[in-house]
Amino acid sequence: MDMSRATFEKGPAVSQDKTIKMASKDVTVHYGQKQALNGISLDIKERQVTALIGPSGCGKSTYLRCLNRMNDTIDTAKVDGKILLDGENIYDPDLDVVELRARVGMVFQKPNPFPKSIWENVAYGPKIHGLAKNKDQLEEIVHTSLKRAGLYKEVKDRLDEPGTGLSGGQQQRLCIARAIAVSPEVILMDEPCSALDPIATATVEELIDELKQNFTIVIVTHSMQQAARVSQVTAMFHLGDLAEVGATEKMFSNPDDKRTQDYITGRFG
Ligand SMILES: Nc1ncnc2c1ncn2[C@@H]1O[C@H](COP(=O)(O)OP(=O)(O)OP(=O)(O)O)[C@@H](O)[C@H]1O
Repeated sequence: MDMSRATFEKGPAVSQDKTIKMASKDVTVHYGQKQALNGISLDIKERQVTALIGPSGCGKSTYLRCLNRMNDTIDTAKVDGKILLDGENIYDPDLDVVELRARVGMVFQKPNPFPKSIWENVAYGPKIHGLAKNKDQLEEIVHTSLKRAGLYKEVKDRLDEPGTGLSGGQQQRLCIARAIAVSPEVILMDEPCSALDPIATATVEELIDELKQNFTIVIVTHSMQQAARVSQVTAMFHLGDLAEVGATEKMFSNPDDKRTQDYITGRFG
């Protein structure tokens, strides 16, 4: 295991010419007989936030789950096409899925800390992935991850208390700290603020904005205001198709596709 990943030594914060971190080519998903995605080709650029928007049931979460093979956990799901991470096919049968999910982490809609202490929640991933050589290094990863998730100050005196005892917004930042602790390259977020109040949402949105300096982020959101606030690129899904993808500013001011126009003006969704 590369220890530099454990100590967050990353390259330059934001590059001008963004390289493609993940590429999807003609990705199709079926649940049994039902087709949920119809050949999605989409490039995810590094170190920026890509928002996935579109009406309910259009396939946003299904697509997100393809990016770290979470659809493998759904018996009826069948994924075809190619998804590349740094040019490598993540559906290669030889690929270690546990390692993939450390590189492409996930934060869910409902904060889901383990029923363990705050410290254990963050230390668990680095421990199972062998990212720390000793106790001090593990301690360092836990503290750094909590700091980067903007939670450290609030919890530093009660790291041994249960993670489930925190407020909803704190729990979600704990889940983000837990995701960060294994030094992922990509973080997938499935409506991460939908269970949070407006103040906790604003805190998490600020955090997402900071995290993009070091991580590639893909976020599913129902809130167009949120997509506009946090993302640089927006992809609009509609009935299993990728209707349009482009710079967020353009997508919300002057979209090319009628489906995007109708969605952002509230005509459906
Ligand atoms: N586990 C599953 N089994 C069967 N069908 C599923 C499953 N998950 C999703 N689907 C179907 O696939 C389609 C896409 O669903 P998906 O949840 O990806 O859409 P979404 O855009 O994320 O929706 P929402 O915004 O409501 O969360 C829908 O028709 C949905 O009913």
